[in-house]
Amino acid sequence: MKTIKQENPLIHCMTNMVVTNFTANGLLAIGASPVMAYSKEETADMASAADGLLLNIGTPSEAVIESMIIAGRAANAQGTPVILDPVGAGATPFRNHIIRKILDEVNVALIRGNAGEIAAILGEVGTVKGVDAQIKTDPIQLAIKAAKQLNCVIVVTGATDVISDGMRTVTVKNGHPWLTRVVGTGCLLGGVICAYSAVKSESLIDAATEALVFYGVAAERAFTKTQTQGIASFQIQFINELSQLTEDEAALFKQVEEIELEEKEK
Ligand SMILES: Nc1ncnc2c1ncn2[C@@H]1O[C@H](COP(=O)(O)OP(=O)(O)O)[C@@H](O)[C@H]1O
Ligand SMILES: Cc1ncsc1CCOP(=O)(O)O
Ligand SMILES: [Mg+2]
Repeated sequence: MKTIKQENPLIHCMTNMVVTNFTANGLLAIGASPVMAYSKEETADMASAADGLLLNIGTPSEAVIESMIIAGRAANAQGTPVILDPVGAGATPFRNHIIRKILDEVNVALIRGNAGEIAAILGEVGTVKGVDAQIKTDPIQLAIKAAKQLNCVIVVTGATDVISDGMRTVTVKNGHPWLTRVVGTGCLLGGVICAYSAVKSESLIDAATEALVFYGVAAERAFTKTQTQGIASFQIQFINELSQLTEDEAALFKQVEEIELEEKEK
């Protein structure tokens, strides 16, 4: 967080039309510099200038996906981390096709999704309704399996968040259920993880873990201050907390665990 505030990383967000403003404000709040750019005429240039690239397929079209692949390749050429949020994976065949295409053509460093979306990428059916998870599976086993199969860092979010690269696995229990009652909190989280990855690219697991702790503690504080008012106030207060919470304060409340697996499970 301190480094984000010092370095002010430029985060090229190719995200969905539901969450664009919320994502830009959330990234500004933590000290990053968001930019949204979608036209294929400019996405390679913007991604080349950026410190992180977020590909979020929430409201997809053929044209935007083509632009995302152009941006992704440009980011890869610079060694810039590419984060994929596979919103609604499994909800329609088109989304499954898009995700496959992105993963085939772009070197994605980290995928962040809810359990249903990550399970859908692995080929499970009936795990997603619209953009919401419909399964109660063990997120630890899911994250490990996905990381091994997809060969990148996986973040499965939910009541317990799991981060895995297939070898090392960490859980984060910070957060609040009200995050699920405000649209775009998963999508903004993808952007926040992208900002952390931009300044800590040597360990994406550590970058994502720190991002999830900070995000979760900000939500806990926002709930404490707005629980008598309701979720609209929570949404606003959450942005306030993202801008005011310090790394040291967040660390006091962190609920992080390294998962030790039996040798045979590795
Ligand atoms: N039951 C819960 N309790 C606490 N935090 C949660 C809960 N469910 C989700 N979160 C948090 O909400 C954020 C968005 O995650 P999630 O709802 O899984 O994403 P999406 O909006 O893409 O479905 C994450 O920070 C996650 O930790
Ligand atoms: C409702 C909706 N429909 C298409 S994208 C989108 C936003 C999903 O955002 P999140 O998964 O972060 O709640
Ligand atoms: Mg989502």
